[in-house]
Amino acid sequence: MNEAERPTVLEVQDLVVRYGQQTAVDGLSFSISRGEIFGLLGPNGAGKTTTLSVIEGLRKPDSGRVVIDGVETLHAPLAVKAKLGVQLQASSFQSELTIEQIARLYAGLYGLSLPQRQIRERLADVGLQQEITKPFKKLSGGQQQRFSLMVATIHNPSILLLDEPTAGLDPQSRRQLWDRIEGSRKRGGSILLTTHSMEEAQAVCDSVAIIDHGRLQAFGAPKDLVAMHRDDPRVQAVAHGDVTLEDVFIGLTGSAIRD
Ligand SMILES: Nc1ncnc2c1ncn2[C@@H]1O[C@H](COP(=O)(O)OP(=O)(O)OP(=O)(O)O)[C@@H](O)[C@H]1O
Repeated sequence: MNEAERPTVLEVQDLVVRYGQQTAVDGLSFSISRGEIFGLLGPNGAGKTTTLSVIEGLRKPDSGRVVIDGVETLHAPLAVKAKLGVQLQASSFQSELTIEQIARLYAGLYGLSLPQRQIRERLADVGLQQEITKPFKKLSGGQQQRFSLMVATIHNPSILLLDEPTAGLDPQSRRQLWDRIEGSRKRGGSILLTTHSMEEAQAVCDSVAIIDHGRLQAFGAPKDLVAMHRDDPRVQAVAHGDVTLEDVFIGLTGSAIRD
């Protein structure tokens, strides 16, 4: 199947979200195809987390809509939740339980009764076969991160949402995580992630949206964005040598530090 024929998994249409007087997301639209790794990029305060919280159904937008696998989130919130994989923070897990118990608990929450053999296979997939009798709190940071990724995908979601998945990981754990993400894409999974590393986005994302002040600044494959904006004087002013996605990002969103 070539890229043009891939079905759309997630569509964000004219999304507007306000906090009181402040407009955090201001008419944002983008779409993600099946099997695509998509990066939602933007400086601090650009509106990424707010957009994710609407996609997850945690916040109602002031206007606009989100459609996942053809289903509008506001119309069928439960059906949509089953299509989404969301990586939980370590603090969300019951840290006294063994990881096998936690995995079974989450499978149950999605209405799956996975036999012990399958749960063990899933844990082995993320290299945790030696740890199945350990309580969550005894895992290392990298192991906890792998476990939470496994739990997020236990119900084979249509799209996996990852908010800064590599923040705080050492280079080895980060590489491993990308290998797993690539593996998931090869099996047809779609991923929406946020990252502040433009190098990472350029290396792993099929397409990215650069947003600022809640508005779309650029959308497309990293190499196409570089080609499209390399002669922009704002990009030229910040580039050193070959233009990178980071140069495009800083050129389009400005050099001022955000809080
Ligand atoms: N609960 C809230 N109440 C009021 N304002 C908020 C709230 N959450 C976010 N904001 C504001 O909305 C804007 C967008 O914030 P958001 O957290 O979505 O940005 P972000 O791109 O995820 O930033 P970061 O990279 O720092 O996580 C910011 O100006 C922020 O201060």
